[in-house]
Amino acid sequence: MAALELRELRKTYRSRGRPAVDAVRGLDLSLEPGELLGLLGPSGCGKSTTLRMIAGLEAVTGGDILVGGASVAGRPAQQRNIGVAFENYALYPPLTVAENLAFGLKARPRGRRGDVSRKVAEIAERVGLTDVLGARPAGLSSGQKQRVSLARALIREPDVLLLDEPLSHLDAAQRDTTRRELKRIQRDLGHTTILVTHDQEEALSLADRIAVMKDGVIQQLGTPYEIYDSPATTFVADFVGEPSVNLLPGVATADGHARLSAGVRIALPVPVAEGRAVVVGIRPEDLSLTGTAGIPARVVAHEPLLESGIATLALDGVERLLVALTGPEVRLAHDEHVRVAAGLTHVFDAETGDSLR
Ligand SMILES: Nc1ncnc2c1ncn2[C@@H]1O[C@H](COP(=O)(O)OP(=O)(O)OP(=O)(O)O)[C@@H](O)[C@H]1O
Repeated sequence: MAALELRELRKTYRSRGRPAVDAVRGLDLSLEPGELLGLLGPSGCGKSTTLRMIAGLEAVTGGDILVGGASVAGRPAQQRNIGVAFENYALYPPLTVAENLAFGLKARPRGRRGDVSRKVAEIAERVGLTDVLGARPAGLSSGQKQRVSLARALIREPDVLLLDEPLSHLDAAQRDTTRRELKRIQRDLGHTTILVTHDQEEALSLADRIAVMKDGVIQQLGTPYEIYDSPATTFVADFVGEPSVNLLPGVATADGHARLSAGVRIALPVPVAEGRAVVVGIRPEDLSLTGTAGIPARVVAHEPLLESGIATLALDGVERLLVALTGPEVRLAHDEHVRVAAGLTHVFDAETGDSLR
């Protein structure tokens, strides 16, 4: 049985004098026990609203939420046994770390709290907070505050754990360590988890599966590899990947190519009807600068970086510039003429943005 299921979940915000906002428009999702699902999308796509509905902090407009097969959509938050670690930590400043953790248990009925101090000590040990149990939030680093927020959600032994942008306030170094710790803790404890994030790297590195959201609907649901290697839409292709995918409009030809301009053609990965308007997607790492074969291009800019370089190229008669990754040893001069070849390519319908695979 699914640990968490969303069925046709919907939310419309209505406020007087303003047009209604359809924030979530019919979400279907099913999480296996212990799975970590990343809910990924740009600001305003409905991620937080979805999380708040699951937690019981926002009423649903339609559809249902099932935890372990039982509907919880009509139950108040404190009767759902769902742990939430918020982006802004939501810690109580006057309370110590230990008291903040114990507070997480207060949401449970008195008889089910168990031995509070033992549980606080156990969870503090688990997430590495033992040394700061007597400290107050103001004296903690961002990484420690984040762990208190996580521990407070975990101490209730929730059926489902919700993580709201857990790494967004951490600096780069803390983010890496916290990300690894988060993965270890989630694996060890085996909580069914939804991680809400706008950060593709966070989702790709932590999640078993990712749901990419846009305008209140899921555009694609799949493993990080599926999302990255076979994007279902131009939006998903563009949102996931750094530097971004090259998306080049063209027209399919009779011999299996897309014509980007009078002189530039790119082979398509699947047959497409002649004359159909398409968008060819090529990730920067799937382009290589070749010696003599390939499409002629002119170097507009080249940034040599430590691990790889980024070349911006102009193709003859093609409006959009092309971005390609180069080897770390490559040096290119402005206006230099090179040839570029595409390895893996994707093709989408120009009108709908849907993949034609
Ligand atoms: N209380 C509210 N009243 C009216 N509209 C709202 C309310 N909360 C959110 N919205 C709108 O609903 C849509 C989805 O918002 P939501 O916060 O869920 O998106 P999000 O993907 O979490 O974005 P962010 O990452 O910026 O929080 C947005 O258009 C937002 O303006």
